[in-house]
Amino acid sequence: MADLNALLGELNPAQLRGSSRTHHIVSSRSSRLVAVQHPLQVPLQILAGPGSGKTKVLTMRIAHLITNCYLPPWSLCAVTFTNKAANEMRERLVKLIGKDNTAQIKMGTFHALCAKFLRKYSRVVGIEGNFTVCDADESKKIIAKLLKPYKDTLSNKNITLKENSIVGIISKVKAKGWTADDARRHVEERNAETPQQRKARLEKGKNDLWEGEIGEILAEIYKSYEKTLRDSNSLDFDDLLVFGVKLFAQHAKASSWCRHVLVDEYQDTNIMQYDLMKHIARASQCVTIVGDPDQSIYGWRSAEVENLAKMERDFPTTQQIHLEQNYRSTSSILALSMAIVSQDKGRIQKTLHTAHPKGPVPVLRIFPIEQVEAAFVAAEIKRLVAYSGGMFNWGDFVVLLRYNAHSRAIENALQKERIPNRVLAGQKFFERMEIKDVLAYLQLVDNPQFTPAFLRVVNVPARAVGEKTVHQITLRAEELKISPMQVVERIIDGKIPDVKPPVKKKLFPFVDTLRILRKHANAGIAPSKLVNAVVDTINYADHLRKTQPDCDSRWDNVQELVNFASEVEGSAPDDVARRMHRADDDIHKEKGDESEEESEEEWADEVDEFDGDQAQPGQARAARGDTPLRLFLQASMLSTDTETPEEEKSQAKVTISTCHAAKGLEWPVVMIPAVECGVFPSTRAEDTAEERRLLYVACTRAQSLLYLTHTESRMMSGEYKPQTISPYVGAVRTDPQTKDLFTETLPALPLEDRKTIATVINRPLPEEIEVVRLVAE
Ligand SMILES: Nc1ncnc2c1ncn2[C@@H]1O[C@H](COP(=O)(O)OP(=O)(O)OP(=O)(O)O)[C@@H](O)[C@H]1O
Repeated sequence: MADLNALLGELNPAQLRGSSRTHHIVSSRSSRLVAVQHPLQVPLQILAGPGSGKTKVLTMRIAHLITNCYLPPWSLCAVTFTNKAANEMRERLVKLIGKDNTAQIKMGTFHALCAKFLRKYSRVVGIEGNFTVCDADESKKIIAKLLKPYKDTLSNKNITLKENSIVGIISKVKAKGWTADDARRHVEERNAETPQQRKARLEKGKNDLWEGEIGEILAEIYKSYEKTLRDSNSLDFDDLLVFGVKLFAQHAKASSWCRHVLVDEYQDTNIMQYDLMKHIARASQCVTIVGDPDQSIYGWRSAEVENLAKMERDFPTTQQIHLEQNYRSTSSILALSMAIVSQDKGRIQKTLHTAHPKGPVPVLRIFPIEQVEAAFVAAEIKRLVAYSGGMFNWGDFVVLLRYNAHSRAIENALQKERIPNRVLAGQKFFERMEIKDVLAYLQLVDNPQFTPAFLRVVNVPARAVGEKTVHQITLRAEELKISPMQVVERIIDGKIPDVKPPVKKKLFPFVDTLRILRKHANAGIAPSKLVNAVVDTINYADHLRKTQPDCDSRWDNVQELVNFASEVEGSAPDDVARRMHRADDDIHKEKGDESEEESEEEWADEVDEFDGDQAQPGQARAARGDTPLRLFLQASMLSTDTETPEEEKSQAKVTISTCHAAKGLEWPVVMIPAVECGVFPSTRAEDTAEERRLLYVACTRAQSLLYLTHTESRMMSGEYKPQTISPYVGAVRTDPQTKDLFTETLPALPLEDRKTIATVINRPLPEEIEVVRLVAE
């Protein structure tokens, strides 16, 4: 175990400022050190700007709580915004407190933590432990089906209501904690308003989708959607939080193990996530949060920046510590970023400073149209690689966009210049067709009630099971109040005799495959082997070859899924890993069914060690939450990553990303095109302050060079439309005090600037001769 005190001593001292709230902290020591060692029983808000090393402070605090305050690692709950952040934190903690201690900490996203506890305490909230997590794509399909009967009514009234929007609308109210009944009541109340009341409300700008006929349709769809999910024994992403809150609020035992809750990226937590934090911390009242209100950019996902104030109300002894040292950027980048965000007079005032030198001044340039702007981006990237003497490589550049759609011109320009590039916020790995096909088989193995998976793969690969047959199976399922999967199993077993032999024949390979897989899964074999078993049994490679022109890359993705499964196996809790190894041994010894059953019995008695020593005998069987397959499916469904690990490794490419997806990341050079009205802020944005923060987040990703560009006109709906500069940037440019924070002159990168860049990005300074050679080339 590393010497924590020595590591804490290494932290750079920074200026400490008391909170503007009631509780002031005054100390002459480093604010980071104070934050790490803050008394554990006093709730703490660490408010820190970009690049201030928030993750490091949170990680050190966890290590401090375990090493110096002697809290058992299993009594800590650490919540991160993405799985990537959780993995990063895990890696750092392994170095500080060792692998065993780290593995015991309950760490992950709010969704993953809820899923884990809901598996264990499913019955407390009235669900089955083998529930399937229904992803956004499946939710959309369910809603599309439920929307069909209303299509005519809507089109007669000239109303466009797409399944995508409904998924978003329902998700938004779920995040607020509304049930389907709450939604219906709300619509009834709205519809009972007098015309005067309604007029008064609308005058206050309180337009509401949940009213009138649309409101009624939405409420009906919401209700049926919930029913469909429950019938399929599945929870969507919002349900994980809704049921999680229900569990922790009603069942004190579920959180009695917890002695401290730590939350990263607190500024983006929504109401449900706040409630979760509050309930999990119920026994101890010990909470540490880290966040930056200036980086709150997920209002459209119902994040609540007000949660800071809420915490101070619910945990009245809360104290605040501000970390104001930025370790990432040059001071000229920081000065410009601060000039942008400080235009918001309503924000919590905080300053940020850096020990880094000034460095090259950020560039602001205007171009006639987006193609010229994109060509500039590509040419400038090439020029910088040369003028830096090769200190920059392609992987050091990012182009940050407000809209995905703007990537086309940039991609074209980079391709023309033969600059390798990758799109960061592209299709998520787990949303790819081939991945979803394989996962659907495994979901069905784990939860035969999960109808979306059945519908996806009953005819994949093609088995001549047509839509008509599927429709009949679904009707029969509704009649018998069982799932379609159970219907086809009964057909094969001859328990539904009125089915024609050809239909039975077509369905046989499907049921047979599922049964073989189920047998393996029940024995607990490793998920990586199960994935291989799926693709072998259904001959998926052949199916891809026959149906997909890009079958090779799709097959590579399937292989990547096997790798992912192996990684999940590697991090499985001991009890699950033991079960997996036993299953593998059983396969090797070719034992019969009897011994498989025996191992399942044993495992059931071991599984309930999750919360230390508090499990009661006899609870084990009911609590058999985690299986290797379930852990794997859960990790897949709750993955927040957009890339395959393989893509992540190939760093030597210019990155094109949305500003949202760049959160938490950094690059030596950042270029932000289209800083124009209608883009920053977006025409669709409800909250313009949030749009300003988004631009601030984008600028603060830069370590050494920053470019903002805009155009005179841009193609929109097939026509060039005149553009004006974003007000956030325009305000900086026109203010005499801040106008010099930009320059039009491109950085010539003289030796002094190259030295600064080398320090900031921590690279060796290239020889002068190399610069001359590359520039000449
Ligand atoms: N004490 C330190 N000394 C030197 N460099 C540091 C220190 N702490 C963090 N850094 C570096 O500063 C950069 C920013 O750190 P990090 O990404 O953890 O900040 P953050 O607060 O999470 O930022 P953001 O909120 O913008 O995502 C990283 O390159 C990190 O390695």
